[in-house]
Amino acid sequence: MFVNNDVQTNANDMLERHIVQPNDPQHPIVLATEDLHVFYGKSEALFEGDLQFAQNQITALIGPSGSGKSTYLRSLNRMNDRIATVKGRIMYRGVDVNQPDIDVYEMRRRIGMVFQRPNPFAKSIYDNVAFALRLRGVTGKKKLDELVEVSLRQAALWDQVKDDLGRSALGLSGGQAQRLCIARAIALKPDILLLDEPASALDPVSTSQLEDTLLKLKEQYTIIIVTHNMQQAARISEYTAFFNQGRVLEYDTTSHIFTNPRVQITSDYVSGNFG
Ligand SMILES: Nc1ncnc2c1ncn2[C@@H]1O[C@H](COP(=O)(O)OP(=O)(O)OP(=O)(O)O)[C@@H](O)[C@H]1O
Repeated sequence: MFVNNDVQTNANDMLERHIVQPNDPQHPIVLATEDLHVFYGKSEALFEGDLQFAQNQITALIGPSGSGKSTYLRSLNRMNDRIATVKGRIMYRGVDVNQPDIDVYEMRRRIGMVFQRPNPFAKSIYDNVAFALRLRGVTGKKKLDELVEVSLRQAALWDQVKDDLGRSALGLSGGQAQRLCIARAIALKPDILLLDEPASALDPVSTSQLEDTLLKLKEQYTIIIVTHNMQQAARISEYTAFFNQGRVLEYDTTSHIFTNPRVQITSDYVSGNFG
């Protein structure tokens, strides 16, 4: 169910925008940005990008290179803190996490991130997942074993690695390493998973496995994914936001964005005629 609550035309430059925020009681909003502006030095890389994210759904962020997708995504759990100035509110379950007194470490446990390139630690598969758990005080071997197994199972990697958890994670294939990074993120039991082009370094088979994994994970997590792959966005997401030049020009259900986009630039982009 959706409410068309914000169809507008920007008076400054007449760029058409069409923003339809999710409004489904079965999937309440868990995260939303309000009046978000991101600056690198004096350069404003993101404005007019306010989105709401529905629980246990996948939202895809698409748009041409340099349009602000990663800037937006990284702001959501304050990964931009050191390199950018982020103004505005980032409301996570009613709390503005873009406040100075927020425990960023704890916030990132709840809003976890998986990066574009798989970045396993130079440790065993087991220790990659157990590392952050130990840091958070989980020490008992039985408990650690259990959490490592559950995380690897959820990331659809358990069956491939269970017989040799002690081997180096650096020997995994790209797709396996990316699923290990997902296992590492979900070991901390986050609420929201942010993924920045997680399949860009993967072959088609690994990409397809990763997509299957994400579709299962959304039963437990809210997922926000940056992707350049239009088919991927269409296959796995319920909502899609189209970014262009630092602003979201269109946000709607994925089916609307791909079958009936309202904004011409979105239409051109998803049909491959632009960007
Ligand atoms: N660390 C940085 N310092 C300065 N400018 C940056 C930095 N990171 C990004 N930018 C600029 O901010 C704008 C948005 O970049 P961003 O990486 O968010 O776009 P994107 O849509 O994710 O692009 P891509 O699809 O290529 O990853 C671009 O103009 C980019 O050059």
